[in-house]
Parts: sequence; C-alpha cells; structure tokens
Amino acid sequence: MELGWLLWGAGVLLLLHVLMELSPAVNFALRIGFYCLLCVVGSALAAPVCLLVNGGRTVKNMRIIKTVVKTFKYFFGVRFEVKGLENFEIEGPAIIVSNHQSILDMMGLMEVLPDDCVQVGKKELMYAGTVGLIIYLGGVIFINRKSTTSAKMVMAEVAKTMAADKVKVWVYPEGTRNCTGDLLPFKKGAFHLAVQAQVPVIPVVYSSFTTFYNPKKNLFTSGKIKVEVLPAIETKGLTSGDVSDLTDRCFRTMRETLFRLSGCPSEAKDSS
Ligand SMILES: CCCCC/C=C\C/C=C\CCCCCCCC(=O)SCCNC(=O)CCNC(=O)[C@H](O)C(C)(C)COP(=O)(O)OP(=O)(O)OC[C@H]1O[C@@H](n2cnc3c(N)ncnc32)[C@H](O)[C@@H]1OP(=O)(O)O
Ligand SMILES: CCCCCCCC/C=C\CCCCCCCC(=O)OC[C@@H](O)COP(=O)(O)O
Repeated sequence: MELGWLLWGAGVLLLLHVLMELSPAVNFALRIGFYCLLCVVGSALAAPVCLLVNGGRTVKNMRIIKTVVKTFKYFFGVRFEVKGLENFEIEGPAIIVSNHQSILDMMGLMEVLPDDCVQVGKKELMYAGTVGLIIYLGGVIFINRKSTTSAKMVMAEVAKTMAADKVKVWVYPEGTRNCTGDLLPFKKGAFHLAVQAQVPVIPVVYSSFTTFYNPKKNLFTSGKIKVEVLPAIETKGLTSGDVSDLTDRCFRTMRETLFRLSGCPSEAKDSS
C-alpha cells in the first residue's frame, strides 16, 4: 500500500517535470502558482504570529512579514544586489517611490524595506484571502483607484498623520504593474503627499525583470535583480505648484537608473 502511494507520488512528479520541460506555459503557470501558494500559506502562518506579538494592525507587523517573504527568493533562484541602503537612514517620515513590474516585487520590496514603513495599495488587495489579511495587519494604506476624490482624501489624511506616526510611506507611482523594461508615466499622488507633509522623497529602482521574467513569453527562470536606493530629494519649502517639476525630476532620475541597472539603454529607450 505504502509503495503504491510512493509510486503514485513519483509518477505525478515525473509527469509535472516532463510537462514543465515540454511546455513553457505549464512551467510558467506552475512557478507563478507556487509563488501565490507561498504568499497564501506564508500569510496564513504569519497572521496569527502578528496578532500574538503585536496585537492587531500595526506597521510593526512588517518586520514579521519581511522575515517570511525574504525566504521566498531561495525557492525561485532570485538574487538581489542592493546598493545605497544608507540613503534610507533618514530620521522620521519620508515618501519612498519605486518601479512596479510584477507581483514578484513583493520579494524586492521586503529585501530592502526600512523599519516603520507602510505601502499604499489598491483596496482590492484587501479581499485576497489570507494575503489580504496580512496586508491589512501590516498597516497598508488602501486607496480606491476608481475614485480620485476618495484616493486624494486618503492621501491627504496620510500627509497629516505621517509626522505624528513617524512612518515612511512606500508608493508605486506608476499606479499599476508594468513589465516592459521601461517606466509608465508617474501619477502625482506620492509627490503631492511629500510636498503636503514636507518630507523627502527617496527613489528606489529595481532593474528590469525582462531577461528572466516575462508573462507574455511564459518566461520565469532564476535571475539577478539589481536594486539601488537613490539619495533623498528634499521638498522643504516646495508648494503644490512645484509638484509637477518634482514628479518629472524623480521620473527622469529613476528612468536613467533603470536603464543603467538593466544594462540595455538603447532597447528600453527605443520602446518608449
Ligand atoms: C507573509 C507572507 C506575505 C505574502 C504577501 C507578500 C507581501 C505583502 C505584504 C505587504 C506589502 C503590500 C504591498 C502592496 C503593494 C500594492 C501596490 C499597488 O497596489 S499599486 C496600485 C495602487 N497605488 C497607486 O495607485 C499609487 C499611485 N497613484 C497615485 O498616486 C494617484 O495619483 C492617486 C492618488 C491614486 C489618484 O489617482 P487617479 O488616477 O485617480 O488620479 P490622477 O493621478 O490622474 O490625479 C488627478 C489629479 O489630482 C491630482 N492629485 C493626485 N493626488 C493628489 C493629492 N494627494 N492631493 C492633491 N492633488 C492630487 C493630480 O495631480 C491630478 O491633477 P493634475 O492633472 O492637475 O496634476
Ligand atoms: C476568498 C478570496 C481568495 C482569494 C485568494 C487570492 C490569492 C492571491 C494569491 C496570491 C497573490 C500574491 C500577491 C501578493 C501581493 C501583490 C501586490 C501587487 O503586486 O498588487 C498589484 C497591484 O500593485 C497593482 O495591480 P494592477 O497591476 O493594477 O492589477
């Protein structure tokens, strides 16, 4: 009987292996499925720990979430090369802006996430089962992307409370995932927030995933991600009239850094 089960198990594993070798689509689906499974199971395990240790929704839970998520890279052969972490060493609040390529970004986020830092996320994530629960417990600020008025109100509230709560806020200014090797135009919410709270903006850039991850080509292999935390950009004395310039300045700096880190300036610039 036990031998029968072993043979079944070995047969299923062999079949999966053959399917993965034969079909890139199956390979891709299995690897992404496994990533999602890790997120769901990791969240289910981390949520009770967060509740027991910190008692409820608080940014302190991010340390627990970070510890769990930082192990994920070993399952996928993803390596990180990080530079400029000292640029996070700013006392008190700041706005961190970074490029957003995929749900895999959660690994990159947790690789460098400073203490006392919450992210801005779309409200739909709250309903993603255990992942939604852990994101809620981590203190993520939820915005309704379908209502500009409501999103602006939430951001304005954050601007008021950031200083009191001494938190940094991580925003993906592209507002959606984009895995083209270039940046989408930046939305201005993060920069309004920085100016309203008079706190610095710290850009963080991740190199393009396109050499090892591309959903359109069913590509998901191991790979290296270069990360650079850039020097803070001060906003003291800036007003709402300066937000467009601030946004453009960040966009240009981050785009140049993205091309440099990805080592493919001409290809990326051509597609823009
Ligand atoms: C243990 C196992 C764990 C397993 C799981 C692993 C990890 C998870 C754990 C934690 C991590 C969670 C991380 C979650 C990440 C989620 C990522 C996302 O969801 S990205 C999508 C959501 N984010 C964003 O959209 C942010 C960027 N968007 C903006 O900033 C937008 O500007 C906006 C505020 C949302 C509004 O957008 P909208 O499209 O509606 O409008 P516009 O941007 O076009 O703006 C219109 C107009 O208004 C002006 N404006 C914008 N904001 C403000 C403001 N705050 N104050 C004043 N005015 C504002 C803007 O300038 C425009 O005017 P104008 O055109 O004249 O300039
Ligand atoms: C009862 C409901 C059960 C639902 C179960 C859902 C399970 C979800 C499983 C795994 C998801 C892992 C996701 C980790 C968090 C990823 C955050 C993220 O990258 O969000 C995307 C968002 O930035 C932008 O969204 P769009 O690009 O605009 O789209």
